[in-house]
Amino acid sequence: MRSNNAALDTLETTTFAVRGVKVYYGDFMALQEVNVEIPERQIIAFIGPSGCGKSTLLRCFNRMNDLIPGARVEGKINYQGKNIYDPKINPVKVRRQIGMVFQRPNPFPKSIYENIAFGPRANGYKGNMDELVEQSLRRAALWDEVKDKLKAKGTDLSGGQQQRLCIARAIAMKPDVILMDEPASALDPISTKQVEDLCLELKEQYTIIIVTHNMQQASRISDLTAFFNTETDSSGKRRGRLVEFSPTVQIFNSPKTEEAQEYISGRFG
Ligand SMILES: Nc1ncnc2c1ncn2[C@@H]1O[C@H](COP(=O)(O)OP(=O)(O)OP(=O)(O)O)[C@@H](O)[C@H]1O
Repeated sequence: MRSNNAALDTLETTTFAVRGVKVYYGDFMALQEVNVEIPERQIIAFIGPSGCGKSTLLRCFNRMNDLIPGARVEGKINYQGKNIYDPKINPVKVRRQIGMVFQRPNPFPKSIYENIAFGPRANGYKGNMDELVEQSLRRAALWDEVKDKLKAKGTDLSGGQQQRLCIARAIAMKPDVILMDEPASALDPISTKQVEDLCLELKEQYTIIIVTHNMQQASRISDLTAFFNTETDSSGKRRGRLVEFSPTVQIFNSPKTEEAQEYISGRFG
């Protein structure tokens, strides 16, 4: 995939090298073989019609599929020079380094402070916790709104604030990568813009992979876009496929594939 894209070939640093990854749920192959390189400190959007495997591939990057009964991942994903699917790798450690933010904000039913402090403390963090909490909330552009009520429950915040709290919680674990599965789909336009602005700021430091159904969002914030589609297998089941991975400007203006062209112009999906 990478070799047929000159723009990607010029990028020097890779966060993930995906090699021959296929994902099954039971005996159903949900995602056909994927080979792709995800560059460092960029925003990568995953787009495509429902059921094409966007979330399935996203979950491969921090081994979240391991938690789904019957899910099986074949192939390798190299991250920091190691295959995260090597049997010697502890998936819990992988999840600590590679944060995830979900579609519905899911703060813990604890104080705002504890939402941030809980993970690092459980992880043996020895630094100044107050500073870490403040720093993480500042990075997530939430500090000014919550600094006077850190003891209030995270679940009492607005939806948009809860989502930024979840991003702050992920940041507090000092990840390199943040995976986001439709992080703004449950939010109003103002909160959506705040999350988008936040992503743009965070990419200075993190690699961000975001699944989105919102094409404008993908074109507004991402550097590279992966377009997925479904195709019907011999038994009539629809399985997902990565069709095109290109710079976002290219995929939205002159995609290489007709499928991407049709999807982006709204002719299907
Ligand atoms: N836990 C699961 N068990 C069985 N099949 C699953 C599971 N999760 C996803 N699938 C199947 O895998 C395929 C890909 O699903 P996935 O959720 O990754 O697609 P998606 O592109 O993220 O879809 P959407 O945009 O609707 O969220 C679909 O056929 C789906 O039904």
